[in-house]
Amino acid sequence: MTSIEVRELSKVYRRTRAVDGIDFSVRPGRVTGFLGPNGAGKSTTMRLILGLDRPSSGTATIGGRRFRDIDWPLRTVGALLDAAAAHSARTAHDHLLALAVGNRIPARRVTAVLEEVGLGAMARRRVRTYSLGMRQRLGIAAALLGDPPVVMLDEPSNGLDPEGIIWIRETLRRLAGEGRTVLVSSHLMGETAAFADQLIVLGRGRVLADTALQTFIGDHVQPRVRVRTTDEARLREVLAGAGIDAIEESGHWFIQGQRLDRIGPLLAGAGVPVLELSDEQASLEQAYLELTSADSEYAATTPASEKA
Ligand SMILES: Nc1ncnc2c1ncn2[C@@H]1O[C@H](COP(=O)(O)OP(=O)(O)OP(=O)(O)O)[C@@H](O)[C@H]1O
Repeated sequence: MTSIEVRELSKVYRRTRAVDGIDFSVRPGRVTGFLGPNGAGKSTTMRLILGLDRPSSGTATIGGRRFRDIDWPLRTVGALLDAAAAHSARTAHDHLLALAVGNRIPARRVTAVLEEVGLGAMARRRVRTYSLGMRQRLGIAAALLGDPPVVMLDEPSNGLDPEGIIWIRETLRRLAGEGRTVLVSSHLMGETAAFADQLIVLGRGRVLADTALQTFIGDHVQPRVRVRTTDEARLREVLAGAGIDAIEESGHWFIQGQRLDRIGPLLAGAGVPVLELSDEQASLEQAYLELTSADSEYAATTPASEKA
């Protein structure tokens, strides 16, 4: 099993501490979402893992080895960093074939991955004529060319139409289902919630959270129960008797900080007529905003590089 291990990793550019002593592991068989505001250090971390930049200190390894020590890197880790940058005069087929030959990957993989990402019919067109969505698919084809156990994608849903976004979501789920280690950065909270099992959240070059998606949401957003009743006076009376506050919004009553397993039996026991009763599902976006606003380091306006 091939994990990504990041240990005490730092990267200091001349004026900026982009990555500030971070530790995390990315495990196989799940999709790990990599979140953080602009400038948090996500791309820098990915570049350090991929050996595109040297750490100032600490290590990043894939399957226990630094990227530069891996013999045939494309067969170990496939990455998509900036799909929009591909403006090749080559056809998609020739572009991938050159990568395959350089990494001793059989040429038949080129046709296989182009089919896999839905570019089979466009394989002989020049890459510079591709739309952003097609380039994104080509970038993913390149990442999968060596059938790698580890896949890292930086903002793969960026600029895609709804069909493309769904395709990315399904592809990520499939890759994790095949037992691969999948690390995906994104700004799109709704999207990340749709594909991620695990989350690593960076803020100002540090790890703010490293936890399962559902745990992350539960840790940062209070639960809330929603009730609709034909007898609001009775509802208020029963809740007040139990010391519970509720607020009304367009015909529904919302009970902050409570769950169904307490409110349901309470209302049933008191004979309150209930038309609707549900736990409200908190969103990843709410949880993320709670975390980042609670983090004074992040909320501060002084860049990390200028701290005393
Ligand atoms: N080559 C570089 N030289 C100098 N500073 C850099 C360099 N690359 C990144 N930085 C700085 O490091 C910090 C982290 O940037 P990084 O691109 O890793 O963040 P990010 O989380 O990927 O942001 P985004 O979501 O905007 O892509 C930023 O302050 C950025 O300006």
